[in-house]
Amino acid sequence: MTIAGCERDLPICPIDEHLDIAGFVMLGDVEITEKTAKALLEKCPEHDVVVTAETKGIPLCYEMARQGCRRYIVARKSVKAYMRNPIHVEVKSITTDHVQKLYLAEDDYKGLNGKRVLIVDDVISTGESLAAMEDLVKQFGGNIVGRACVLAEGDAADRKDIIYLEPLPLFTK
Ligand SMILES: O=P(O)(O)OC[C@H]1O[C@H](OP(=O)(O)OP(=O)(O)O)[C@H](O)[C@@H]1O
Ligand SMILES: Nc1ncnc2[nH]cnc12
Repeated sequence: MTIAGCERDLPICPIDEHLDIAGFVMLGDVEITEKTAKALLEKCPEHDVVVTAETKGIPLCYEMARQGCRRYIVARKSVKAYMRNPIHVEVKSITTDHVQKLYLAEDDYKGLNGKRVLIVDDVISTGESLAAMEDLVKQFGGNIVGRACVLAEGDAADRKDIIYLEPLPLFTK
């Protein structure tokens, strides 16, 4: 599958036969990150800051901020010593079998109040990670103006409030 004018094929592979879902990883691919960030920005509303969750959303989020609003925030999955006054929400993503936590530190969230926030991720599947990020952003007064990803699968691909480039193909056995 090619996407957003990238020369190379996106590697799509089965990640869970029972759930019938496919996986792709853009982490480590500069061309896909640059081109998908550009194509996605063209579909997104005006915003002040882009927010994502660690890990695989980070390059996309950074690249969208680099090409656009210049500001991005990453919700972390663990607390580091330098993170002051961290706040967390819980999330269970489709790719993991345990509950994860997403943290924002004071240096991140104090700038969110009143800002137009675009939430981005590489893939949205169940929407649990997205909902957790929304929760964090809203707690600190951010105004969510868009929800964007490169690939959406399942219910996420049917949601009218999610902006995406392609539906993620289901893995067929
Ligand atoms: O809509 P959902 O069911 O929540 O799935 C989407 C999330 O799952 C993946 O991350 P993952 O939790 O695998 O973590 P990683 O990026 O750290 O690998 C993906 O990057 C999204 O963040
Ligand atoms: N199908 C998928 N759902 C959620 N996150 C993913 N990351 C890679 N593939 C994914």
